[in-house]
Amino acid sequence: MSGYRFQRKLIKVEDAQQAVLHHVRLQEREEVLLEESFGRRLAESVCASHPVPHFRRSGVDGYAVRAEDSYQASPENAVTLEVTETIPCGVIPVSGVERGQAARIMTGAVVPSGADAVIMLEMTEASAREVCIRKRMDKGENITPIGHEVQEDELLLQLGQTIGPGEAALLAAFGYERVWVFRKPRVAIFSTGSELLEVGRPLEHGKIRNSNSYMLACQVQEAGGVPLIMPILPDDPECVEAALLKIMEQVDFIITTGGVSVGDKDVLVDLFERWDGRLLFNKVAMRPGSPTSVGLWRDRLLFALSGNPGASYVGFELFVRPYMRGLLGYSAMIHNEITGSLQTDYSKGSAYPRYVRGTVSVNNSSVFVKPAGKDKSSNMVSIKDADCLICIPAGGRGAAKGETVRVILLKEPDL
Ligand SMILES: Nc1nc2c(c(=O)[nH]1)N[C@H]1C(S)=C(S)[C@@H](COP(=O)(O)OP(=O)(O)OC[C@H]3O[C@@H](n4cnc5c(N)ncnc54)[C@H](O)[C@@H]3O)O[C@H]1N2
Ligand code: MOO
Ligand SMILES: [Mg+2]
Repeated sequence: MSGYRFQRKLIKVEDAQQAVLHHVRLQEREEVLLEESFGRRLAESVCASHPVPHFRRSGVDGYAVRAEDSYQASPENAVTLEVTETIPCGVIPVSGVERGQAARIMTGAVVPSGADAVIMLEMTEASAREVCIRKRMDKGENITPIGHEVQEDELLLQLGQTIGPGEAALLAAFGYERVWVFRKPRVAIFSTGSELLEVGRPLEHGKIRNSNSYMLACQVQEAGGVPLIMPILPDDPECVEAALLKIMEQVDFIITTGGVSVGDKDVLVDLFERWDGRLLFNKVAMRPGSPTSVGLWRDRLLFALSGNPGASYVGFELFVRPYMRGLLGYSAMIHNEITGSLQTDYSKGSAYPRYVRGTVSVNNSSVFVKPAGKDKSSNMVSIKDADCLICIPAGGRGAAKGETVRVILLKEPDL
């Protein structure tokens, strides 16, 4: 056995992240139908080509009037106005409103020239061609002025923004039948390990089903990519090398899990010894996942995550998700971080900072965090319950209840 497995240069999580992000390049763009763009990342910024509203809009069903005509109106003193026309939505008024006149108007319709207030229907008494009003109106009342919500040329959507309901509404309102979005990164996911069974296989003694590939595929999809779940790879470096090389041209990057530690069968380590790629790092000061390794091979990144499910999950969040955000045009690639108060003692010390799967709650404007469940690197049940990673600093004592800790939000809105 070569001594390589033990020659590792430890680097900090932040430095490892920067080493990965150094290789971010924007995905190319593609144009898709608006209805197919939901959840995609915008590859163009969108400015308002017209103000909203682009005409003076009535906010209520009622009568468009000249406010000055109502100045004498009161509950005791009705003012009678001549009704000139009825203006439904989408129709251009035939005439303006002169002194002593009113036009019946619907919510969302164009306010005719001359009118500067709309009185609600319920506050009027109408007869054949006349309307009585008993309320003094202010200028502008119930009229939305041009550009009230959006000014022409205003920046509405930024490059990299995820298209959700609000973005879709804006794009539709501004006539974007088709939208430029970033092509989804295609990501090949390989689990390595001769102990792994395909999901449909019956359990065998000493073997386990491959869960990491499905967990990671879900993470890739959540992050806006297309996961390709590849067949399980045996602990054979030649097989691993051949399989990765075969798919490499067809994907944007590759994720593997397992085989990065110092065991006899840790095949990714063997691959790193024999390949013609460049290793960015192979030891990170973190728990779980200290043997997480990332390399650059034929212009593609290879994220070699640790096989333990907890380490694999955290490795994706700390390194792969920020990289994917970069590919898809986000400017803030690293997760949002807040601080919170630890609700329980976390007495497990560690030589490296720990990223504990946790849950966040807010009480009286204060943020509280606690571990989501069993937190060993090999545990997978707590992954589903985690909405944050609690950062426990390195040291022999862990952290005490009430201590303020850094918190990485996992379920944040896409920014
Ligand atoms: N002597 C040492 N042993 C270990 C060290 C060390 O420094 N010295 N590091 C430990 C740490 S920390 C971790 S993390 C693991 C890393 O292991 P590997 O990345 O090499 O992963 P494997 O050995 O292949 O598997 C570990 C564990 O995870 C299970 N596994 C693997 N793939 C999957 C999958 N697709 N789905 C579900 N579970 C999976 C596998 O069966 C093992 O139980 O090494 C420690 N050892
Ligand atoms: O780095 Mo490992 O995931 O702590 O067991
Ligand atoms: Mg191993």
